[in-house]
Amino acid sequence: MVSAHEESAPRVEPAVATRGLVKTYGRARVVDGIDLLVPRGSVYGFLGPNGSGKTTTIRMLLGLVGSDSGDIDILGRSIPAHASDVLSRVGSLVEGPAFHNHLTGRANLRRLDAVDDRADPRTCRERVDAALTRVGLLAAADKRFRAYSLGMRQRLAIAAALLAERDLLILDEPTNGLDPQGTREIRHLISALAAEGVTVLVSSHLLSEIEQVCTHLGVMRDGSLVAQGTVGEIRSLAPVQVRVTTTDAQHAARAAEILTSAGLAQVRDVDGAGAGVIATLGDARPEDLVTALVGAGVGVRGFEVVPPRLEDLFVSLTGEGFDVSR
Ligand SMILES: Nc1ncnc2c1ncn2[C@@H]1O[C@H](COP(=O)(O)OP(=O)(O)OP(=O)(O)O)[C@@H](O)[C@H]1O
Repeated sequence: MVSAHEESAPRVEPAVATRGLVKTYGRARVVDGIDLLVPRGSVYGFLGPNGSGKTTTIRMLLGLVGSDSGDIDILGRSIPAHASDVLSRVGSLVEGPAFHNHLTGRANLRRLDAVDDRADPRTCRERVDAALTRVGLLAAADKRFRAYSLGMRQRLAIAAALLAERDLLILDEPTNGLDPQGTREIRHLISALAAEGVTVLVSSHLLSEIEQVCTHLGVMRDGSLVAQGTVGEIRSLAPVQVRVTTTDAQHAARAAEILTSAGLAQVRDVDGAGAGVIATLGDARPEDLVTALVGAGVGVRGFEVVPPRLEDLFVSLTGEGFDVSR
């Protein structure tokens, strides 16, 4: 695993820590020995393509499904042994609560609050209104659920997770199926909760949807955690590239040969247009490459060192098919 945590691990006990966590279904190891580390106060983006094992991991964290082996600590207590104490401080959105279409948002939350034996019925109204306020739904609280947009439905589900005081919120793909506006609403909500001190673990198969709000990232591929660290640490793992724009396709082909012989990896056409090449810089020095290109008579129109992009790293970590942006 590419890990940047070891050197900078916070001294406070993490919100979530797993060691060697494994889950198999039949012969498939859908979670294959992962060491998750979600620091307190972080917004941890749990990323990976569909089917990479995110939901299964989250279900194990919440005690909804047992692991085959490995340890889980949530807020410093081991799961499932201490599930009943510790999970009351954890709000989650996994399958989403069953809301009734004909009831208002407020009435739906009151129903859910009423079935929580830890909740004092005398303070139900305050709790429900506080949760609606936190997710920005107070003004729409008396609309029926059926009239809510998808984004409002997701926010109501998060409000349900916030009816009790929470130290940790675990959200499984909260932006799935939302339009850009709904996605923005969820991002703002996550930022606001983080500002209040709630640790948030949020999964997504789309880097672009959660990258802006995350302080930390963990990347899953085929059941393994292939990278984990702060966003800055992960970004520093991304490859620096060079882009050479040439006068025509023939010169681009010559540029590709020169970059390849200089030891650059992933040399390829720029957008398939044939008038330039892009490659991973690696240990090569840009000034040497410029000298080599010009010395070989390549018609160079532009030479650019492209800063590391998280998207490129995710493509290389997770392989084809990881939809990193839209
Ligand atoms: N109850 C189950 N029985 C058998 N296989 C399962 C079960 N639950 C999940 N799987 C398989 O485990 C693998 C990981 O699924 P999981 O839902 O954890 O991935 P994911 O990263 O959350 O993807 P998605 O975003 O699509 O839910 C998939 O191949 C899935 O088919």
